[in-house]
Amino acid sequence: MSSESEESQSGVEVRKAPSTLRSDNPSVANSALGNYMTIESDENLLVASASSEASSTASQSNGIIHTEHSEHKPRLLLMGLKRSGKSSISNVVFHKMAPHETLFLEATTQIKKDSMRSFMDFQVWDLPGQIDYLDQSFDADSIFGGVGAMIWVLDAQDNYMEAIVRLTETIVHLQQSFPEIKYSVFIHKTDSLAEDYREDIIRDITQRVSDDLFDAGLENPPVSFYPTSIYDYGIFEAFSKVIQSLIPQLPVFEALLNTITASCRFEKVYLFDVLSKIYIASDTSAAELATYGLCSDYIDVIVDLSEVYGWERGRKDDGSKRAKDISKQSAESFISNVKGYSLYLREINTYLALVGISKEARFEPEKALVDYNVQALQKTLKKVLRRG
Ligand SMILES: Nc1nc2c(ncn2[C@@H]2O[C@H](COP(=O)(O)OP(=O)(O)OP(=O)(O)O)[C@@H](O)[C@H]2O)c(=O)[nH]1
Repeated sequence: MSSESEESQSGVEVRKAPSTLRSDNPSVANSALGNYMTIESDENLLVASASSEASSTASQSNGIIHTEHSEHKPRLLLMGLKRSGKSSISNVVFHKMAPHETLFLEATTQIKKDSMRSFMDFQVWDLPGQIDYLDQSFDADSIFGGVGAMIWVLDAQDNYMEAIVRLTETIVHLQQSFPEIKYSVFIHKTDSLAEDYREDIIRDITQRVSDDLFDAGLENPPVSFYPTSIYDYGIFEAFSKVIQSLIPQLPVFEALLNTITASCRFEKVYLFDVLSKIYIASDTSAAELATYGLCSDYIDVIVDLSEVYGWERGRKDDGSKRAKDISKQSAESFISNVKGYSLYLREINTYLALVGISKEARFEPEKALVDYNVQALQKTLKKVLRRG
């Protein structure tokens, strides 16, 4: 979570037409280049073998080498059978990889740990599909201890029976020792399912998993299901929901966004993590994927423009280039009549932006009122984030 001083230095600024977004914060600068998820260390990976020699050092356990840095961040696991799409999801969502490039990804052989520096620091671990993590010789604590959410990626275009068996075994096993973990099942690769059968397959998988868990004695397991594909916005929507499940202040954010939706006559309001395009909260009205897509594209355009126009270059004393913050005001942008929608964006802090969308054309005088309300909201959100 960014501190107050970071916020005031961020200098991220967007002004309306043409919108620009500026930053003198190096992390934001890198981020805008699609570089804000860091693979913590290639050496700090699990040597994916139960017979690993790695247990010999104090800081290692079954091959996982813990860094101080990694210990304290909420962790999110990506699990599932091999080739189900885990690495593709991680690369598309956090590294801005184009979906078709995932065709060339090699099989993961070690746990890949990605650290996300954003409104909330957390880690995403991509676990190789070929390993049985329930094997007694694994030190489960080192993998599952401290995990906030586990995402099971299930390839819906494959024969999914084995995946369902492995998934339910895993949940039943982990529930005993790690009851705090929340589970999400990504019913993945839905793009390659025939339109006529898509809903049936999604329903079938959901039903089978729920039945199997019930039969195993778990009546209300904390499991959510999301149809996903890296070829549409579904994967961002699903990831947003998973991240939201880790945010304790979510109900407060939702209540605030409900208020702003009503007072500014928005159809929908999102609080976006600017660089991943994950939204950490929205108002509680029903969401449409198309609306999300429009808001997400809007952010992309703003970030791209900022890269081209948003920086006034200065020189440090040592002669190296630095970005110079021109205004300490919050970023804002407003656009009317895009596919029949009006869009409004305001930077909340270094990482977050509020985007509101309404179905009618909005005009300049009305914007003043929206500005006033959103600025009041921004102050409150900053307070909530600071306390978080
Ligand atoms: N059609 C389609 N293909 C996908 C999707 N997501 C991933 N794939 C493809 O699935 C294949 C396997 O993806 P990976 O991300 O390597 O799978 P993985 O689960 O990381 O595999 P392991 O490393 O073996 O555990 C690749 O060819 C991807 O292009 C999707 O949403 N739709």
